Amino acid sequence: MPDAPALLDCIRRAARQEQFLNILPAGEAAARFRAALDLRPLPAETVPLAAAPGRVVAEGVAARADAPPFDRSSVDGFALRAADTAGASEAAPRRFRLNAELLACGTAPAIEVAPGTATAIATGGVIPRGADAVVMIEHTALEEGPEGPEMLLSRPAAPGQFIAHAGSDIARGETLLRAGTLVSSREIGMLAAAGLAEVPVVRRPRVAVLSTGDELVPPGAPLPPGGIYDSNAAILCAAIAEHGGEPVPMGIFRDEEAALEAAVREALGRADLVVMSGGTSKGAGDVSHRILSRLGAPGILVHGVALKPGKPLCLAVIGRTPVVVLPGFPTSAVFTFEEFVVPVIRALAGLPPREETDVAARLAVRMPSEPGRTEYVMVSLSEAEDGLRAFPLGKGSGSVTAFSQADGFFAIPALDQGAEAGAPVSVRLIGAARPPDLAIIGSHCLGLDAVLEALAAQGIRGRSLAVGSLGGLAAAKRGECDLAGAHLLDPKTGSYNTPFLSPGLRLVPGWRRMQGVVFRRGDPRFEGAEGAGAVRRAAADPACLLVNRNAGSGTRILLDGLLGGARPAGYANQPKSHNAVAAAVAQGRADWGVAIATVAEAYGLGFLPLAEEHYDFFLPETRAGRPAVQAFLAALRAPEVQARLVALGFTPAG
Ligand SMILES: Nc1nc2c(c(=O)[nH]1)N[C@H]1C(S)=C(S)[C@@H](COP(=O)(O)OP(=O)(O)OC[C@H]3O[C@@H](n4cnc5c(N)ncnc54)[C@H](O)[C@@H]3O)O[C@H]1N2
Ligand code: MOO
Repeated sequence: MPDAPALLDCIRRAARQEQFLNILPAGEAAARFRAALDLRPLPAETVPLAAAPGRVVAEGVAARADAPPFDRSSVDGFALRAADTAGASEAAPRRFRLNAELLACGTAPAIEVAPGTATAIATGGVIPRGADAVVMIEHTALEEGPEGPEMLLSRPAAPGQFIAHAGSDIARGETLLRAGTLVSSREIGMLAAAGLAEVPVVRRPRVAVLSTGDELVPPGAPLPPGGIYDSNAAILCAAIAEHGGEPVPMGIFRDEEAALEAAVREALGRADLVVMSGGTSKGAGDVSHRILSRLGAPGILVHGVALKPGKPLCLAVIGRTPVVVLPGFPTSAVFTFEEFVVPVIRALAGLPPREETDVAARLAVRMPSEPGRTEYVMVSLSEAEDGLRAFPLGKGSGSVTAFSQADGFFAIPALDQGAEAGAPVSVRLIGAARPPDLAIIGSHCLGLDAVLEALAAQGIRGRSLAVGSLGGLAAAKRGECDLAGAHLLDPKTGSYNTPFLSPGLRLVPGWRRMQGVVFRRGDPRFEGAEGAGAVRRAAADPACLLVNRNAGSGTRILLDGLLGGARPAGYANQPKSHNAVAAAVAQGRADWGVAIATVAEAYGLGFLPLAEEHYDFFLPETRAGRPAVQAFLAALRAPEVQARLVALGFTPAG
């Protein structure tokens, strides 16, 4: 343990200092960065056809051969001279002497088709010299004539009939692909038909990815206390590939200057673009910033953008190589990557700017915003009677799911203090977003996944958006969702959900889940005790630390009832989920709390049952007839779904 002055010094050095003195509006930051870059596509490289899909054609590709390479028959029949067929009919067939060859595919003709003769030819066969038409075998008959086999034709033929001429599909020298074309299987077929085994494509920009942070652990490895899985590198590498780049994962680096500097130098030598994440806003830990400022001109161009998420973004150019330090928070990292880095990767890869789609929606709930930065709010879209509703995901920059699960985002201008409920917003879609077939809003329960999985197997895309039971009820009343999952306990009646029904809403019984006291196994204060008694004793013990729940949650109402006005140690610690309660107890930040049995089990905690909580669904009458809702109701009662719910520790209702 350091002494007090040393500790204070350490805190001061580790603290984030406000170092974004020249914080720039996002547009200006992007313009300054782009102006310092050479954004022309990288030079060409030649790749075999098999490696070409997804690549961008670097220069026009001309056909080396005609397709078809020769005049060829497009039917099975006989090659002949059209002039000889004039007047042929069923009643008066024309007679042809057959030449002594059969032109199968790949056979070079040896005999010229003279007037009054015909040569048998297969589909794809080479048209022989002298012939100018082909007749179908169906319109002919064969006979043995005095001088050999003969063919009788019952229909006249026009010149050129059933002949595909050389070069009619692809003409030698013709430009098949122009520079900038994105190669897909369709282009590959053309190139192969024209005799090309390889194609010149734009070299993929190599993008080095470095994660910095003492806490980071690669996915797959065990997580030590305080550890965080490095999700940024994974999402960034995948996004780089999606936008035509070649990710070069460099790994995780501790906030240690010498090692990180060596890694950045190596990255500069190997890559066309270097992307780092983390540690951009720390004081002492702000190693990346210090390293970049001494690696060469022009150096750091932007450090700090009036953007949320993304304030600490740092944009630099070393020599000719762009180097970007993204904020460590996953949503901030990927959002700034999409806005500032993706355009650069696409330009170097020769790809056109990404197509953007904006849709009009109304904001479902008020969204406060701190003025000073343009705030981008990740939203989930749901279809209401009169158009789309945008529900803020409300998870913040530190969340990894906010960006990954959002349908899109809208902006709150820097000078505004927020956006009102019902305000029209323009939502920029992320990926191939489309509203789900079934929108469930409210309190999320693990059991819901069992029902949604059964629907997914039927091709129905359901989505659950966690906004809490009351948020779900409000959305259901406004007709903005198909179902609202809730476990609302009415303290007066002691019953769940039914007292909250209002006209236009129906209650669909879901399942019950046992709530109880959670504690670390082996804790003698709880082991073997009865629930309500254990609560009374724990509440009276100042050394026994509680982790409470947020006001308004059913669990909180239950606990307050049991405490009867007592305020045990830890009462002010009020996280919003069963999982947070279980984690706090499992990791020793608290000694007890109230959570559901399934969660207690998942965290390996001891459990003393208290009461059953009802998890049901509010269904707006206006939505009841929708096929996806009907499918949900059926799935809820399906034996296999009920069995799955039981296996998860829930008791299906009804
Ligand atoms: N007192 C202040 N605190 C913070 C400020 C501020 O201005 N004053 N800015 C906040 C903002 S805004 C952001 S954004 C974050 C960004 O911080 P850093 O870029 O310095 O990132 P870290 O501190 O290294 O990490 C933040 C957070 O993200 C996690 N992280 C980091 N790298 C990864 C990764 N590769 N994969 C997954 N998660 C990662 C890290 O563990 C931290 O939890 O700072 C605010 N604070
Ligand atoms: O800029 Mo930070 O990304 O707001 O959270």
